[in-house]
Amino acid sequence: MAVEKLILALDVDTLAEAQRLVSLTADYVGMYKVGMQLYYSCGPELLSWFRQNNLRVFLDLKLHDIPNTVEQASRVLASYGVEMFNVHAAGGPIMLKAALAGAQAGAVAGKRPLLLAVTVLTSFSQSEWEATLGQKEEIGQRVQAWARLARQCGLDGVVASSRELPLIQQACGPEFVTVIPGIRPLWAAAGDQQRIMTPAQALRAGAHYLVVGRPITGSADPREAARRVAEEMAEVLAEGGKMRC
Ligand SMILES: O=c1ccn([C@@H]2O[C@H](COP(=O)(O)O)[C@@H](O)[C@H]2O)c(=O)[nH]1
Repeated sequence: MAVEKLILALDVDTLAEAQRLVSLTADYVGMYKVGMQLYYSCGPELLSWFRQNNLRVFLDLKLHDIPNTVEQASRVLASYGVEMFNVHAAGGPIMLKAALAGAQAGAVAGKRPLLLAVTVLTSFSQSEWEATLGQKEEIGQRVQAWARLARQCGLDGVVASSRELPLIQQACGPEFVTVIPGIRPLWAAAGDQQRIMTPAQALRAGAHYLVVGRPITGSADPREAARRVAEEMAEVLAEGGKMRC
């Protein structure tokens, strides 16, 4: 049974490989994430395949540029009929509001995609954040400030690590959408991800959506890996009596 909150990151080079992963995992996955690797390899035409097959798409291109450029790009991305896309919170309030205006202008049949702000990438640890970028504040404080800013600018939610969920909820309330990468089941390697949690931990912390990539796509048996992640999530969701499939 597909778990609506599970987003599979299709970080592959070809539409054929993406299609193979979709066919293996569709019984368990609620949405598919198209990121830079697949989008830059295949171009926007690939999105029509997802549309034709009624597959929900999170378009993860993390726009970050001057406001006018982001507004026009957001209009184009929204016109593809994806369920959600994102911009970097670091672009600041004028850019965030421009992205929202673009998303509204590109809305299909009056429905615009959810617009998310990327906060601090989950590949940063606190020590790397300080040492390599010269940052002085706690990552959690920065994520909370960017989440608050995103909400004030009218965005729908943020991309952040599960560790910041309490701070985001405190600042923005429980309805503000949280899309959480850096998810690692106990049986999967962390790789370059630093701020991680298991699927069960992240759901218990209140995440709306979990993004999982390599633990499934890099597995020798992606279908079984997706099944295991979905099962772990379904158990937690059933505990809360809020499983939506
Ligand atoms: O802070 C962020 C923002 C985006 N991502 C994206 O999520 C997936 C995670 O894939 P894994 O293979 O499960 O690590 C990937 O596409 C990233 O671009 C993120 O990891 N962290």
